[in-house]
Amino acid sequence: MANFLIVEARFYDHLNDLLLDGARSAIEAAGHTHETITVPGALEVPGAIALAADSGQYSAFVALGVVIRGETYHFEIVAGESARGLMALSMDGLAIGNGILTTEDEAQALTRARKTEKDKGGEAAKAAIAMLELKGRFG
Ligand SMILES: Nc1c(NC[C@H](O)[C@H](O)[C@H](O)CO)[nH]c(=O)[nH]c1=O
Ligand SMILES: CC(=O)[C@@H](O)COP(=O)(O)O
Repeated sequence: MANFLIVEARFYDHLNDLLLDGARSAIEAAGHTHETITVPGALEVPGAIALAADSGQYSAFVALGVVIRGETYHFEIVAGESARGLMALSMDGLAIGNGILTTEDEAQALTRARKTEKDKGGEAAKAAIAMLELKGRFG
């Protein structure tokens, strides 16, 4: 059994609740435990994971959040840089699943956040589980 840290960027409460439900269900179904911390937005998620990883308390990480396009270029920054930060941490050996939604509108986000539909929270948790298993194999 491993302890997972879920790091959620709580920008849209109702969407985050759906993502959390999916991620927690997937982690528990695999027989693992989890804790959750909350940061303001997706740009803070990679840094929070880096800080938590240094504590040695967690075997794997799940990043959750929702980035919905607005009027400016900021969407590209938030979506792209949060993903880039998570990829860098993954390439550095952390077992991470990325469940930060990047959508054009709320309807797209709802479909992807719901466990009964595209379940991107559960998908991210399953990716973290898979990467943890790889760490065990190659670590
Ligand atoms: N617009 C969204 C943001 N923006 C906030 C940034 O993520 C960050 O918290 C801020 O720039 C301070 O550093 N975050 C989301 O998660 N989702 C959005 O739609
Ligand atoms: C993804 C974003 O940063 C977005 O929510 C911000 O909206 P805007 O580009 O209209 O400031």
